[in-house]
Amino acid sequence: MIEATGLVKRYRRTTALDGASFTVRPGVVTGFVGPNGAGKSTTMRLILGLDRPSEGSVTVGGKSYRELAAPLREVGALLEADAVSGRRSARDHLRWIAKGARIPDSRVGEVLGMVGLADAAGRRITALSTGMRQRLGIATALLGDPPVLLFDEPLHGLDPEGIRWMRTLLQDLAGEGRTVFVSSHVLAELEETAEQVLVIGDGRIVADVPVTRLVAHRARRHVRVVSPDAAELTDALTSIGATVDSAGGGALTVTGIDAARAGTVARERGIRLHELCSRRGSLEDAVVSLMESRR
Ligand SMILES: Nc1ncnc2c1ncn2[C@@H]1O[C@H](COP(=O)(O)OP(=O)(O)OP(=O)(O)O)[C@@H](O)[C@H]1O
Repeated sequence: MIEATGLVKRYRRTTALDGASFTVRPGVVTGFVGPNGAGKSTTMRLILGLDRPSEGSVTVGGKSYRELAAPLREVGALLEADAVSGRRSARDHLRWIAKGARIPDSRVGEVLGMVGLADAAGRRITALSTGMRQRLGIATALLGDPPVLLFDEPLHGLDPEGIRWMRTLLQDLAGEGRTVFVSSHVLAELEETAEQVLVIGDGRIVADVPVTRLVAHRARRHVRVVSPDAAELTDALTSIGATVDSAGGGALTVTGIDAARAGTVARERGIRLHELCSRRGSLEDAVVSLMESRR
């Protein structure tokens, strides 16, 4: 469990966090989303004791990071700026960290296996690809088998197979009862992975809800229609009260009517359709709408 109360972080000219209070619960993947500069990385750094809040406090398992007796066994983290480098091999890098944290050497092989790096364990870190380094960062986070895990942009550098692997890993870790807190700008992926979402804007928490609820409340169902007569169709649909936006290439996004009504109107006017389908809104639609409503 992560608990933040009234977190404020001021830099000289910027207020990065402006009274953020939230709880991240165990057993589910919680996504952490918000525009660039909203305060996600700052929040992560405060949780990890890498920076001190100007006001307020944040605890992991009831204690501030600095009070944790064995930090790597309490909380594991992959930060965006974690880019490990060096001449050591992946295995030696992990051994070195394990030794410092009094974690048994046998755990190194385990975590290398968990992240799919067993075969690359002897390679120098500098010779690893971006995605492999990302996996090494995750292995480091898992080293102490901690109940709380923070991942800042964990999809960075991963290929499609890696992204799918990451989704399963995060869900498995949450399924084991851990607290899994993940920031990401890849909202389509987060929608598949996270159960809960914490939305931050201008240093304040603007939503803390189940992903499905945010999407249901904020992202409207719409109709997608593709027609070679898009202009004519737009006029026809607008005249019956629909809202029509161009999605490019003859595709239209229509709200205010359902797909059946759009199809009927097209037939009545003799307008050709190449595609007609009903779509639910996405997490991305929901977050964009939430942010726009605050302007
Ligand atoms: N060390 C620092 N000194 C001064 N300002 C900072 C510092 N770190 C962050 N900021 C500012 O605090 C605000 C929040 O930044 P933060 O990196 O937490 O946002 P973020 O949500 O992680 O953004 P992104 O999605 O771009 O990674 C920004 O305005 C940023 O410029």
